[in-house]
Amino acid sequence: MSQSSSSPLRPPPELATVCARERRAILWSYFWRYRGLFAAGAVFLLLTNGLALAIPAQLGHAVQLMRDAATAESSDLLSVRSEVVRAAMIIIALAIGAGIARVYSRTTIFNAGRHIEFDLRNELYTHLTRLTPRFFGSMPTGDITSRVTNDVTYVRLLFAIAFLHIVNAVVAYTIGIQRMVALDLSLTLWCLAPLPLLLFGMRSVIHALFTQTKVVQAELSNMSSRVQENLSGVDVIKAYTLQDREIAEYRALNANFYEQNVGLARIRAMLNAMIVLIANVGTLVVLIVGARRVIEGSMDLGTFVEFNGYVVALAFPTIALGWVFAVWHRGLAAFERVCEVRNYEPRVKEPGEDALTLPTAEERERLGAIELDSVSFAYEDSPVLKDISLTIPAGSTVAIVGKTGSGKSTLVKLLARHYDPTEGAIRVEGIDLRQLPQRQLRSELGVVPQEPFLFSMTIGQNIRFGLDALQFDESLTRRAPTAALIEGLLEGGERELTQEERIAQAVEIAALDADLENFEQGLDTLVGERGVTLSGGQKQRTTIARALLTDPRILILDDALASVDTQTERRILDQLKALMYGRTSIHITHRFNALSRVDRIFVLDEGRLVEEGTHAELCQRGGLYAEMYARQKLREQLES
Ligand SMILES: Nc1ncnc2c1ncn2[C@@H]1O[C@H](COP(=O)(O)OP(=O)(O)OP(=O)(O)O)[C@@H](O)[C@H]1O
Repeated sequence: MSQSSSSPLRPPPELATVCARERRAILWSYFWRYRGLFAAGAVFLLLTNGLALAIPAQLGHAVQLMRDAATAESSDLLSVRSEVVRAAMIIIALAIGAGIARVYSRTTIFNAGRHIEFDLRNELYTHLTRLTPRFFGSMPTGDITSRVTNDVTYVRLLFAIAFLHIVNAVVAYTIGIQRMVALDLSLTLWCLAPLPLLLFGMRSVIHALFTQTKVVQAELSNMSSRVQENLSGVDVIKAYTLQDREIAEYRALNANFYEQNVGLARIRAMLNAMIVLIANVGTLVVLIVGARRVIEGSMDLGTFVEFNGYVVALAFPTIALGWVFAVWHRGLAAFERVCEVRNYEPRVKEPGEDALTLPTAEERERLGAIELDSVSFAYEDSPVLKDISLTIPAGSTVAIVGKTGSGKSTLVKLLARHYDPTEGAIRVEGIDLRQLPQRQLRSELGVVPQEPFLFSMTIGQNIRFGLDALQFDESLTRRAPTAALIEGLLEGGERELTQEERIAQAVEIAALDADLENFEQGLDTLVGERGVTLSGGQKQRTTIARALLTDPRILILDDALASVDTQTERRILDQLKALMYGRTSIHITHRFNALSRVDRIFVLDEGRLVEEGTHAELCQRGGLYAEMYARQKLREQLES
């Protein structure tokens, strides 16, 4: 838990390779998807500015009328008054029209942004579900969460705010400058003269803004990761009374985040000041140059007011551009981070045209034949499994044993195709796993992992999980079984079981029935986050029941009975033997007591298959297995 402000988990190398051109193409593809909404928004913006920028002309006209009336020796005051009132009415009508068009322009464009956010979030989440442990092992969960939540929101703002204000500025400037030029070309040039200088000066500030925005977003991810990790491991922190250190480290992270944010605020303030300067420099020029011309008599007061009206009207779009710069750069930095996840290609690929299908139970009497053909595997550089060849006949029960770290769980991960072998091939029913659609393979596998994972739902919902998948996913070829798993286990013989009976049956086989009787709510008992309210053994047995419910053709128990007492273990294994008749079971275990019941035992040592045979054969051979078995027996004798 103690870590520097940057996480020790480094993204895998392929994460950082989404080039700017590719990112622009992806951005464009989202924009293009909602081009209709953006186009409608642009039309409304045109209408807004067309109406709003017609106001200065009316104002100028009214002022000139009043000025003429005031200076003329005799004038028809009534007609001047009605002309001015008419101009005022037109101004009100224009302002109302511009207001309505402005509301529609915003709702249309923001709607497009929301659509993009919705799509991006869904696509990202779907993509995340395709990724393998290699990805999740290399990126902190808090960082992933931050990308899917905060960063996607920033991308929405990039589309909505940037499009709105950039298009608005372009339209406003086009109409405004055209009218200003028509009124007075030289005054327009005076107003625009300082702009190139200021824009040039802004370049370095904009670059600093982009860099600093990325730093702040990375720091935010760091903090999210730390909070997420520390809350998950709060018991460990308390057990070692390290709360104060963790609080101090979090404060340091927070202080750094604060500093970086202050830095960002400084850059933004500088940029905003420059933008406001640009926006107001025009007014200043009009006041100095224009006022002199009015006094000299070379410009009407009405023209002066109208010209000034355009300059003032252009101030807001200019100031808004300052905001756009911030949103734009924050959005681009966020999109870069989103793309790193979105474009991460899982190493385990779906088969293409050459995809095959597993034979059905009707086609084969016994199911679950597995063959490892010279399989080697490395997570990074150092090999974990080395040239393993073994055959597990369909319908057999085997065990994989070996010292800790010898590669047993890794073998399971390869069987479930979380990773592909670096060399060699794994075949199920004679089919290379790389040719099987992952969904099909996984729907046929029941894996009970070493560390049981329960969702914060009821026990019943946790158990039903596998069944839900079979019923929910139409693309899975195998349907949820309805026949009894063990003959005669429940009353009703050959009849089809209801879902409740199937769950009750799985609960009984997993020896969870007695525990449920003690829970007031039975299957409806909530288990808290990750199942905190259950004991280790209860959690393990819940995950066993979950795996059994899908009637898998291959059941893998990865040290899944480690927290269960030997008596219960024996009961579960006996029932499993009956249940898995005709199908394959693989037990990974550190306990040798129950191994006399399995058909074959494979012994791993430092990633190599060093022995295989039955319990009796291996004991007789006097190798590693016999040595481990003898040591365990001795330990048990000493403890009893
Ligand atoms: N995700 C991973 N990334 C890198 N190395 C890993 C990863 N998972 C496991 N390893 C390494 O692979 C080796 C084999 O681990 P594995 O979990 O397969 O052993 P095991 O035999 O199941 O051990 P145990 O009996 O203690 O569960 C270990 O050295 C471990 O550190």
